[in-house]
Amino acid sequence: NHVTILFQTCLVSPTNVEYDLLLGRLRVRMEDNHEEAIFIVGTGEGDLPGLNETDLEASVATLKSMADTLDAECVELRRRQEKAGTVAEFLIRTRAEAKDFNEVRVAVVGNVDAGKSTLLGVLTHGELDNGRGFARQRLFRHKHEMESGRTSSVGNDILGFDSLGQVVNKPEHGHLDWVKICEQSSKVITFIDLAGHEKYLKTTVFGMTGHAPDFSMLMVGANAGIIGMAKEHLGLALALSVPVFVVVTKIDMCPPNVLQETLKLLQRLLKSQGCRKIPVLISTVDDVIVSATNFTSERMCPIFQVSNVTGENLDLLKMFMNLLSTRIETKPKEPPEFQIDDTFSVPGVGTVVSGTCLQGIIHINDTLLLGPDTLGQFQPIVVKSIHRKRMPVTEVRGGQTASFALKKIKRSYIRKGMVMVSPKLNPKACWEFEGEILVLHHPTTMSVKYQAMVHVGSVRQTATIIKMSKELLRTGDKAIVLFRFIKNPEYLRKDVRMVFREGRTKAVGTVVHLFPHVSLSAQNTRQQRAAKKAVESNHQLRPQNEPQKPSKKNRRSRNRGSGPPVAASTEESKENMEVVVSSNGTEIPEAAKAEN
Ligand SMILES: Nc1nc2c(ncn2[C@@H]2O[C@H](COP(=O)(O)OP(=O)(O)OP(=O)(O)O)[C@@H](O)[C@H]2O)c(=O)[nH]1
Repeated sequence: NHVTILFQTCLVSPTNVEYDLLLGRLRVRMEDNHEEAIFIVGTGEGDLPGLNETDLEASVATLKSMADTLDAECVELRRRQEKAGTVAEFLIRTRAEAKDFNEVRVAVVGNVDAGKSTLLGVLTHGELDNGRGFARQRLFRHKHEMESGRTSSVGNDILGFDSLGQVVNKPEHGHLDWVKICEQSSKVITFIDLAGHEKYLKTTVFGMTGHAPDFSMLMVGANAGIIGMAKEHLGLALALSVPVFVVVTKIDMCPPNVLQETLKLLQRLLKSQGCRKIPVLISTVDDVIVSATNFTSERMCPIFQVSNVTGENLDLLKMFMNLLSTRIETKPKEPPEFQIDDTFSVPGVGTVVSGTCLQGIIHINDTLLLGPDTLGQFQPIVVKSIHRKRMPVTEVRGGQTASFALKKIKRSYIRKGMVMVSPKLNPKACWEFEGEILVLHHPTTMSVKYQAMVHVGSVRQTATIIKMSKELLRTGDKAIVLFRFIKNPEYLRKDVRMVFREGRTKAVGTVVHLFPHVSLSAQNTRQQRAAKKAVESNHQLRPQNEPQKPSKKNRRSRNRGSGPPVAASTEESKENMEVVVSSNGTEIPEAAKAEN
């Protein structure tokens, strides 16, 4: 669906009316596809594919003129000979000055020492590695990482492409100016570097759910092959339906027979029952174009073989990235939804939240509803300013990440997993939801009352199994499970992928049903304000992500049916009653099981 196919000869000498029609179609195509389109000249409805030299030149001239009218660049990707002449493929992409850049998020996973940090260093800084850790030095952010040589934070690195598809990154004294990159880019790849060490699996899971990656780049050392955490990471990407491409590194130092063996095992794994992928070895520009334009199909798995030291095949990898598009549709007319994955206090600015816009468009000065808080409520909030990759902008669209400065709100009030949504959505938080899950691993059996960490989008909270469609669940079992969060209600969306895990226990699935918690949001009674204040001070006392044991007061109020501790009017108490019924009368477990 990346490709526009029209009449074969429609571009040769269109009349004014035809030209306007074609232009209109191209404009819509570009708008629907994040400001770019791939246009094939010389095929389509007609006779045999291919145009003679004169017709091709005329068609290309028309296409270039249309692109120019749309403030876009028209770059030839490839041409080939067909039965009746030449067929050529073009990338049409809006110029950087004309529109804000588009973003594609790539989660980088793989085992320790596969060369993740090195590849990111080489790609973003444009300088090859020496095989002894030269390139990765640029990426280490924390001192302890420098010391141990291990990546532990969910780091972000960016690679910008201009409208001609050229890399924009130009380090000055080893330093990259993000604002400059974003200003000059039509497309920015954000690498979410998810650590390879087992200790950090929790970070990896959050990165794969909370940072909404479009694609996953699995790094494999040619010598070592698929070892350690690589399988786990591949499984996670499959479970969350994130399309995967593989980059085999260190081909410069690997004997050919070992490389062949690694590729053989890799392809066997990808084709196996558990993965059911179609591996495609990428060795030409044609392979890149075909795989990049069909990559949104989860089945395909392109495999690159590169060297960070000699630079072999890095051009193919860069071209591939240049052609990727975000999987999130902008849905510009839908009411905006934004999921928060981090909070900051910035001196002189105030509270700042970062995250991903899942749909719609958010502008500066928009009023959104922020929540849910511990009582399941949302409060209006004004967006003071918007930054994308450290650059001030006036709007953010579905599929893009951004951070917002917020007015009149304390950082302690906000936690990861909260959302900011349009009041039109009338958001409701849920204590309970149903998930259709598959148990990937459990040492024994799972039953009702079992607790583990639920990851859905940027929500990360321990939940208890309340009900299951089977009595016991073992490795390999599928079931519909009713979950209940133990700390506070969350804002969830249906049909979103989820992970349920604790230690080595892991289940994956989809949110299939929500039980919205009905609160007295319209009211602002004295008790409610007091309760809110109590919650706020509770937040302030504890670090952001630690499980909190509800205060006695809260525990009492929750057990009374998830509502805030207020005497409700008749109408509202009826609604509250419904909540109690839908919760099966279950009580909230008293203590949160600690995160591992
Ligand atoms: N010869 C050669 N060496 C490489 C290549 N890529 C990486 N290396 C070296 O391999 C070592 C490990 O690379 P890293 O980038 O630290 O590996 P990593 O996967 O990022 O490891 P963590 O960040 O710790 O998870 C470093 O010494 C690199 O210099 C390559 O293509 N060829």
